[in-house]
Amino acid sequence: MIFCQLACLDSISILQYILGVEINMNYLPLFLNLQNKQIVIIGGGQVAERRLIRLLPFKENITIVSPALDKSLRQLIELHNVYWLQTTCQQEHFKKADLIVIATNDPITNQYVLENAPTSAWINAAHQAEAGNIHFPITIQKGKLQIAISTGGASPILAKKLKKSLEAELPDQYEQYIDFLFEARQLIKQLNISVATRKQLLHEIVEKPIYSKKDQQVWFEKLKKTNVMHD
Ligand SMILES: C[C@@]1(CC(=O)O)c2cc3[nH]c(cc4nc(cc5[nH]c(cc(n2)[C@H]1CCC(=O)O)[C@@](C)(CC(=O)O)[C@@H]5CCC(=O)O)C(CC(=O)O)=C4CCC(=O)O)c(CCC(=O)O)c3CC(=O)O
Ligand SMILES: NC(=O)C1=CN([C@@H]2O[C@H](COP(=O)(O)OP(=O)(O)OC[C@H]3O[C@@H](n4cnc5c(N)ncnc54)[C@H](O)[C@@H]3O)[C@@H](O)[C@H]2O)C=CC1
Repeated sequence: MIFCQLACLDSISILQYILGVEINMNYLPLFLNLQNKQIVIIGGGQVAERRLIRLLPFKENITIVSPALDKSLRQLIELHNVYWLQTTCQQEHFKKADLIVIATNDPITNQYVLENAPTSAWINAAHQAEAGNIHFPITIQKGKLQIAISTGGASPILAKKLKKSLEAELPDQYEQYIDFLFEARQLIKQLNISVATRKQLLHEIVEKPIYSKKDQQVWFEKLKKTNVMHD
């Protein structure tokens, strides 16, 4: 009987039927500043630890709720002074949260949080991605450069593989080079030059990358000496 009903549906509808949740495949990639946002991580295992590592820049606003913590997570929270509520999760723990990470191994708790979370909260549901409204992408970071990869839950293993191959392609000096691009752009923006020259300079430093610190210094000197300021 079930197969008879499923045969008439497309693959997303079949998944919705099986999981019992509405699947919306529209996700917008964004880079968030979570300063002053309340973050609650529920659970104290490996997944909670992975999320905490990503959320550490906002550690002052994080509460971890879990009756127990894995050893490595315990060390991490001690090192960074992250607030830990040693208890099983109740609604009062997340009723004011802006971002909730559900990372327990208890299906009843996971469902309870989903049903009682504030409607305005962003939810990452580690047990069932579609039940939440944000996914954590895998990221590559080289200084100011951040690349986020997501397969939309299709295969975290593929995302990991892509990360490795992309990382291998980035030159070692990239972090330093991107700092150079940043400084060069700030300087170029201040120069009293035509829009066309500004554009040309900005393109030039990308098309002909200057990786060595010494050459970058020479480039800065040249830029200051040439009369472009009075273009
Ligand atoms: C949707 C997403 C949502 C989110 O959680 O934000 C999600 C969801 C789920 N993952 C599951 C399982 C696994 N996840 C990993 C690994 C990683 N998972 C990550 C991200 C994401 N995982 C988000 C989408 C990213 C994307 O699609 O590209 C990485 C990239 C980043 C990170 O987690 O930090 C991290 C890299 C590891 C690293 O860097 O070390 C492994 C492999 C491993 O551990 O090595 C397995 C086992 C193999 C397998 O099952 O495929 C399950 C089933 C859980 C269950 O069976 O109960 C769900 C739930 C579901 O699919 O509904
Ligand atoms: N998104 C992802 O990348 C992945 C997601 N998962 C899913 O994430 C969940 C967690 O995975 P792990 O961290 O490996 O599990 P784990 O078993 O290592 O940790 C579970 C934690 O939840 C805590 N917990 C249990 N009941 C609780 C309650 N009522 N309130 C608060 N905390 C409670 C436990 O104390 C424990 O610290 C699993 O359900 C699994 O399905 C698993 C692997 C990858």
